[in-house]
Amino acid sequence: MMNLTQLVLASHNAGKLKELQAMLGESVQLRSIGEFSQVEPEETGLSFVENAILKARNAARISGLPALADDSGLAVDFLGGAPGIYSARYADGKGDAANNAKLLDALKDVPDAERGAQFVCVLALVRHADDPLPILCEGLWHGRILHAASGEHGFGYDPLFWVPERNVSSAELSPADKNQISHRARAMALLRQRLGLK
Ligand SMILES: O=P(O)(O)OP(=O)(O)OP(=O)(O)OC[C@H]1O[C@@H](n2cnc3c(O)ncnc32)[C@H](O)[C@@H]1O
Ligand SMILES: [Mg+2]
Repeated sequence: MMNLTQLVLASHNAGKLKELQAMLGESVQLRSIGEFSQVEPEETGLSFVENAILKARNAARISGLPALADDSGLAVDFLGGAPGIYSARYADGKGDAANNAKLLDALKDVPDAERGAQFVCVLALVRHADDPLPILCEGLWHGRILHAASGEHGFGYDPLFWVPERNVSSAELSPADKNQISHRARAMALLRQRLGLK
């Protein structure tokens, strides 16, 4: 179908690269778009799908290789689904710690029952920059926002995301455990099926 020994990951996020490479195993080597360019495309889409396709096309154009993009984020029920597609930019680009502090502040005094949230991941794979039929796979992970950060693993909002099925924060899960059950793991399981990878 396509030469998957040379797949470029359209992401500048080292946490995603690590997780996606671990999920893919040795069957496919992911090369970082950082090898080709440090310029990040503007994420102008209104949905995870649009942004994932936009990032994948951009990476394919720059690298000349098939490209995989991951657009993901955290949708908090009490905030009407925010920060959603704006998760990375929630605190105006000041980074993970500032994003987490802003989220805790926005949910100050909100009781547990109203702190539901889901991580969302959309993976988009294009064979080339103008591919008319991108492969799209989605994964959701339901949880709740904690009242304080906990755990050292993972990245982004992981220290604030309580995982009901394990009774820990997602930053307290080992990388291997997170990669079994996360939004990204679910999307990747679908992608592997679509690609016929075992
Ligand atoms: O766009 P690229 O270059 O891939 O990197 P990014 O970090 O900007 O990625 P997104 O635009 O998809 O934004 C995703 C946001 O959601 C957060 N996020 C996504 N998956 C996560 C996970 O598994 N654990 C914690 N936070 C996550 C992440 O920290 C970002 O703030
Ligand atoms: Mg981004």
